[in-house]
Amino acid sequence: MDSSDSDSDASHVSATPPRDSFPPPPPQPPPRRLPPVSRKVASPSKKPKAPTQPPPNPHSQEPPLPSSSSPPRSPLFTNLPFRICEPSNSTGFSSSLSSFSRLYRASLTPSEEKLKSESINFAPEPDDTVAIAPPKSVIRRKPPNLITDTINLPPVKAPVIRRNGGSEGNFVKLNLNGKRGKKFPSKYKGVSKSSSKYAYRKRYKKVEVNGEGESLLEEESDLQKLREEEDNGFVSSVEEAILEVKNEVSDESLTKLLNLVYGYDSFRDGQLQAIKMVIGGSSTMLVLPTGAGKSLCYQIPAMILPGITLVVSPLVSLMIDQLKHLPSVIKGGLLSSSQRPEEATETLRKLKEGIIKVLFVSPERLLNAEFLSMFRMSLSVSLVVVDEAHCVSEWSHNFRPSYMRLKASMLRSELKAECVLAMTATATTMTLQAVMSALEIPSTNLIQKSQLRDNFELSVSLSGANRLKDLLILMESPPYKKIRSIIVYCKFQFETDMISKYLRDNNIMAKGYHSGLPAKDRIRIQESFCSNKTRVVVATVAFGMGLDKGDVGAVIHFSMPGSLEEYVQEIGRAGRDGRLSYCHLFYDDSTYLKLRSLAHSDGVDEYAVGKFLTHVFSSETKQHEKICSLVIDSASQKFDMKEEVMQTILTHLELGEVQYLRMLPQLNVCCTLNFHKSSPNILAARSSIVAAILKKSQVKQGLYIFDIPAVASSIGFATTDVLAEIQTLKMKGEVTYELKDPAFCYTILEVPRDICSLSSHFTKWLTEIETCKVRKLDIMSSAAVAALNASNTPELASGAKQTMGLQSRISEYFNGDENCDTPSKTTQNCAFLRADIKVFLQSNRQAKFTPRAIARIMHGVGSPAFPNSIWSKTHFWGRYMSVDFGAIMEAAQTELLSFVDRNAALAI
Ligand SMILES: Nc1ncnc2c1ncn2[C@@H]1O[C@H](COP(=O)(O)OP(=O)(O)OP(=O)(O)O)[C@@H](O)[C@H]1O
Repeated sequence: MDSSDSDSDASHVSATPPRDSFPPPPPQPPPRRLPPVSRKVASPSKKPKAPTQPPPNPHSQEPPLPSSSSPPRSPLFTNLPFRICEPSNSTGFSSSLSSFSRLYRASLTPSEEKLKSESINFAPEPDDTVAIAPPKSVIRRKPPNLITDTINLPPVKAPVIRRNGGSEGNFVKLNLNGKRGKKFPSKYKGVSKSSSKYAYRKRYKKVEVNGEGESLLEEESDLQKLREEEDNGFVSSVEEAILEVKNEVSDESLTKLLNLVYGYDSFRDGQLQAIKMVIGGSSTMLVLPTGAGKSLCYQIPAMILPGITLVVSPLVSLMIDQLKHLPSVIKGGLLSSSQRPEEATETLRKLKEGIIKVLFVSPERLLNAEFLSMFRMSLSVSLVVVDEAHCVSEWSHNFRPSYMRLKASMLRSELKAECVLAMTATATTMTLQAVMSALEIPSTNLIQKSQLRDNFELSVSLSGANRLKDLLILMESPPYKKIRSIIVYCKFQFETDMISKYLRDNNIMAKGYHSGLPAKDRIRIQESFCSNKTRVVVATVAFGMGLDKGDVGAVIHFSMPGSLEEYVQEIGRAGRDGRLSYCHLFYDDSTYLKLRSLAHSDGVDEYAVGKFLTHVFSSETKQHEKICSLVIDSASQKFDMKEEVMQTILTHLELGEVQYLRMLPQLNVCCTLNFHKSSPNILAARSSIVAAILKKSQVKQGLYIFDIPAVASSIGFATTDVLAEIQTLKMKGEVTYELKDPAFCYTILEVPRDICSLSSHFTKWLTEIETCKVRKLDIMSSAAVAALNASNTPELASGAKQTMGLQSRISEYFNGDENCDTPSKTTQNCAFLRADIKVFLQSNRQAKFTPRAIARIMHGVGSPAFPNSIWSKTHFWGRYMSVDFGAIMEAAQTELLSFVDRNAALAI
């Protein structure tokens, strides 16, 4: 097992999507049996009823095991504290919502039936389930902020700035040309009045673009519709409604605007209050359930407020989605660090011309010096919206180091933004406090509604080796059998392919989705799901954020989520049309243990943090204003620290109480240059940058190899200047070049006086984050187990009991104390542990282990210095997943010390 195998929503401590598109298969099962874990909850009788003839399972659940025959490669040598220096002659390893429409438990009326079949295209309800009245008829709108099919989603790899134009970018074409490109206010002039609803419907007609189910608006016809719409006076009506709100911010004026622009008759719980506060300039924390309509709470203020509304979003795909869903009267744009320079330039131009009213921006971009200077000089920001605001807090399930940059003081000083709207669906009290404190939102300005909608039927069943079969049985039983749109969530990328194939083999139209798929495929799958061509999407957490498909009738968790936050987010994709939806979770101990082990993959030791900090502030890099770089791969191996952990520490060094350094954009620092036309010396005479390159290069076989930050620092230039120069030379045919070694770049502002206490501070902080992650998993597990146990009691129907049980656990968790003691299913010791560690050390004498490295191997978790590609071959790999990680570290420490002592004694 490797953490990279578990998919990511591009967040948590890792801001980076997993590297491996197709991760290695799961680890080889240990030959020795794990001590049995007690299953208080085991109740096979509670599993969904099996059909009379269960379909065959032609596929093994586990992919092929890694070969154990090949001799293990020598592990990486690092400067870790416990060095086993005796030369080895071993062969390696020892052996091988309350405002939502209430649910009406009644049959549909004939007119509702008609509406159902003609207008909204609901999924057919099974006869044997409760028929629910659909919510008020709302015409499904299509996005006016056109994003063409040339969109490239961000590359899967962590963004590294590539200036040579060769990289994949997010090319988002905005529908802001010609007539639509006029400034926001002037657009409404001189248009006659008429029925807005008519225009509204026409505006959103869909056009089939190609035969592959990609249904996008066509520029031409869209323009035509806009003209029609203007003829019909839609725009002038909106303009009037906006003026009315500006004159008097009342419930009536706002509802009128809502009705005109969105076609809704009333606001949902919390919306009106939030909109009024924001229009009044009060920073607000808004906690509404998934699908409750948070976006509207910044869109309406954006129409009213004079300046730009900046929306900070954690994922480019989320930004694209939100941009697509903006009403046509709000002109939107997008800036992200993975865009191509010309795309960013175009957006910036539109911003300067006042065309863009709502700008979606990544946190990295928001604090880019160029971006900030533009705002300082010519643009005014009325509102900063922090979407998925829980990412600001390290105590959330989705901490993003880059969100640490979002501090109220910074937003005020750099953007002159006085009003902040922070929005989330999933925040515990502790997370909320951290977010509100960072963004300086007064505690009186918290709008918090229930974290869970009330249209879910929640259930849990115990599963095990036959989970695939259990899934099939569930999907073939009512009500799932007749539900048209279903999402199945699993934890690992390889599972999405395996499960979707299994379902297809059993005649269920299913597709796999994970962040390792090419962007085009991901778009196609999402489109196919949204247009009901695909019934089931089997996905990792990468699918769903921002997905607003109203009629998803069920969400099934094939693997348990890592936290209640994740669970609430994922089930939140279901029932967004307000109808009853079904959410089932398959619980099994082995997934719980696997996830618990993975929760330790970001942990660090004080020793390693100290070494890392010493390196960051090492004597060669101490010089002020010098551009320093840290090549990610090699540093990661050297300190046995994941990239995301290093980034978290560096970001903290920049944004903590003392600003020790300034982070610069990441880039590939090693350049190999090949001169083709003029001689290098002639070019050097013309350009100081080329002269510096020649001075700082190593010449090998006619190629000039140099470090970009070193060249830039030597002449006081920015790294971007050096890149621009070599790019110009390339365009003139003078040179070709290759860049490699992605690196963190920074300049040192102050060297810490006491690295030891700083390391101890960071280690404590990171350990708390690690513990918090483990606790969140334990809480999720105990909520699922409690629901299972509840279903064993006879009084209420088990479905209702489970729903109520989970609902109350969720509410307690989000509103109470998440630090309470939660039982863990791990044990503190195991009879063979110490003996096995001893054998493991003896058979791997050449390696330098730390107690943490040993505990990771025993838990089957790879790390940069001990990758699973090598270490999964030992039969100790993952053998002690059921033993507490900390307990293994302690045992490993004792064994390492006695091993070192023994060897020292032998050497005398
Ligand atoms: N007042 C309203 N009446 C009816 N529908 C509404 C109302 N407000 C919003 N909606 C609709 O609810 C759906 C969900 O809205 P939105 O995407 O903003 O939810 P969200 O709170 O951001 O959810 P998530 O956190 O899951 O992204 C959208 O289709 C939106 O148009």
